[in-house]
Amino acid sequence: MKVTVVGAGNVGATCADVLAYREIANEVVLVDIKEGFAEGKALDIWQKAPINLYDTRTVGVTNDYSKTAGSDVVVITSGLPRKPGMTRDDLISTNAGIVQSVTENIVKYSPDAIIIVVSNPLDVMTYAAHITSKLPRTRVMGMAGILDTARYRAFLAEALNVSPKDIQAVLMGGHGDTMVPLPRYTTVGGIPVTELIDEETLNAIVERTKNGGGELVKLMGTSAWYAPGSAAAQMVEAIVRDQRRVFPVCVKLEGEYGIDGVYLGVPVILGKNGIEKIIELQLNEDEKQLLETSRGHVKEVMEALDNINAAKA
Ligand SMILES: NC(=O)c1ccc[n+]([C@@H]2O[C@H](COP(=O)([O-])OP(=O)(O)OC[C@H]3O[C@@H](n4cnc5c(N)ncnc54)[C@H](O)[C@@H]3O)[C@@H](O)[C@H]2O)c1
Ligand SMILES: O=C(O)C[C@H](O)C(=O)O
Repeated sequence: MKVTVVGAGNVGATCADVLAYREIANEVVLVDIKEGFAEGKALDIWQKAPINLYDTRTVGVTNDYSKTAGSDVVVITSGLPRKPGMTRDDLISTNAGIVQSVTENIVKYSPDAIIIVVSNPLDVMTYAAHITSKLPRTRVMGMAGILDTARYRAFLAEALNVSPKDIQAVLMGGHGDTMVPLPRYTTVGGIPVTELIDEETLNAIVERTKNGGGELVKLMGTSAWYAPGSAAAQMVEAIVRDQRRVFPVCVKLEGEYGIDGVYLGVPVILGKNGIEKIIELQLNEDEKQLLETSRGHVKEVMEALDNINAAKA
């Protein structure tokens, strides 16, 4: 299996590293626009192979998409990260240009690839990659839900003093302040979380999760990469190993949850064909309302992208 990761910065290099040391692919191609940057990161990861004992070949290139030809999966992480004081949506005009040009190059050399978008604003960059690629919606998706759910699970594990391995959760909606954590579907070793934690603490954890990306931007001056890079690699693994894992993934909705034409995180089954199935949960009225707010926000940012593209045309 061959996997390309575009953008050899913090998230891209972390993703490539996880793909290599966990031997998720035979070959990982790292692409960046900065001369020598991807080559250096790929070489460093390859030189770690004798220490960490893996044989995945890592190759770096500067903008040479011919080396990505025949990739089974492509992860797009190229683009600016936000700085303190910015929202993810502030990145739209720069990152849309980058994601759209990268996608054109990707489909030219790997027309059968499955594309996983990571660049922000996530839901709208997934839209940008999808319309540029002209691939079926099952093959162009965004990574955010695994990350947001992981933050929620990590905070819960800390509060309950249990292993994060035993916390199962699902979260829906856009990747932003309007994301929709679903405590009703959260369990700890099979026990509903609501039986183990008081409402006030749970609500505080939900709020912290919503602001999880911003918390790290404030601490580090740029956005997170270890958890995001690993989350993208986990999606690649589910696809290349046809694991049929159940994850929250951003995809274009076409009638599911009563929503049409908007890109939102929903639980899906992820396997060799990409999104094998979208799972439709029976949401209660409060959850439906939260999802509707999230839909409205993502739709507005999608329209902003349409306006940017129309102005360029
Ligand atoms: N979806 C998520 O949950 C999530 C999580 C973390 C970060 N992100 C987003 O991922 C993106 C990358 O974050 P980062 O921390 O890795 O940033 P970074 O600045 O460390 O890396 C980005 C890389 O993209 C490269 N790049 C820019 N234009 C390019 C092009 N046209 N072709 C190839 N490479 C190009 C840059 O040279 C840089 O090396 C940001 O948009 C960030 O907001 C999303
Ligand atoms: O917060 C960001 O800007 C990056 C990413 O979306 C995250 O949630 O870590």
